[in-house]
Amino acid sequence: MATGSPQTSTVMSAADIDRALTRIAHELVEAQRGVDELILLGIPSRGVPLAQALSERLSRIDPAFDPDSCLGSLDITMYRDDLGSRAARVPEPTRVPARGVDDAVVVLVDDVLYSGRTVRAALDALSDLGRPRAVRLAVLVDRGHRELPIRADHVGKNLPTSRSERVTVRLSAVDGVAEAEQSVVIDRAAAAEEDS
Ligand SMILES: O=P(O)(O)OC[C@H]1O[C@H](OP(=O)(O)OP(=O)(O)O)[C@H](O)[C@@H]1O
Ligand SMILES: O=c1cc[nH]c(=O)[nH]1
Repeated sequence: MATGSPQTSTVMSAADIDRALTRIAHELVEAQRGVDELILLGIPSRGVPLAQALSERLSRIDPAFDPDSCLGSLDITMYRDDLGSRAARVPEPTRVPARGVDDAVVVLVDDVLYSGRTVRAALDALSDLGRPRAVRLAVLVDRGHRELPIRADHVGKNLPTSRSERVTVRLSAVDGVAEAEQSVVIDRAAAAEEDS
């Protein structure tokens, strides 16, 4: 259900996000036929709490999944291809589980997939850490408009958008909203304002 002002609509509620994450956790277990060698790496900023939320669901589905040894984060700041044209940003921590990424099935987790350039940077950052057996991509929202040959394996919501729109994910851990107020919002005038 979409609600909000004429320019801004809520396209996922907290309950929608919750259901999508639960489905993705089940998809991961099914794709893997279990959780062996599975590692989740969240891409800051919002990929980190999303990876945490997925890890909690995975450990409930299969207690062999231990978030303490299978959950981490992967900062991509220094691997971006637009470092010179974006506002400077302080890198966030990269936390790799003690076992490392070699031979693991690494699931990169992010909130929005758009051009694909963040994921391209994440693949470069990951290759500096080791050689996973496989890499998968889980995102809460795929809004289209890829500029690189990258696709997600697990998607919470496919959201057709125009380039002039902006998709914003609001999570309690990053945005300070209550858990019940977590949401995905589309702003139809965002890019027009940024361009003016
Ligand atoms: O596919 P792309 O075109 O790379 O866009 C997707 C990325 O854009 C946002 O990150 P942003 O760089 O805005 O920083 P944030 O994680 O702090 O929101 C979002 O969190 C994704 O990581
Ligand atoms: O709409 C967009 C595009 C890139 N990244 C986002 O978080 N939202």
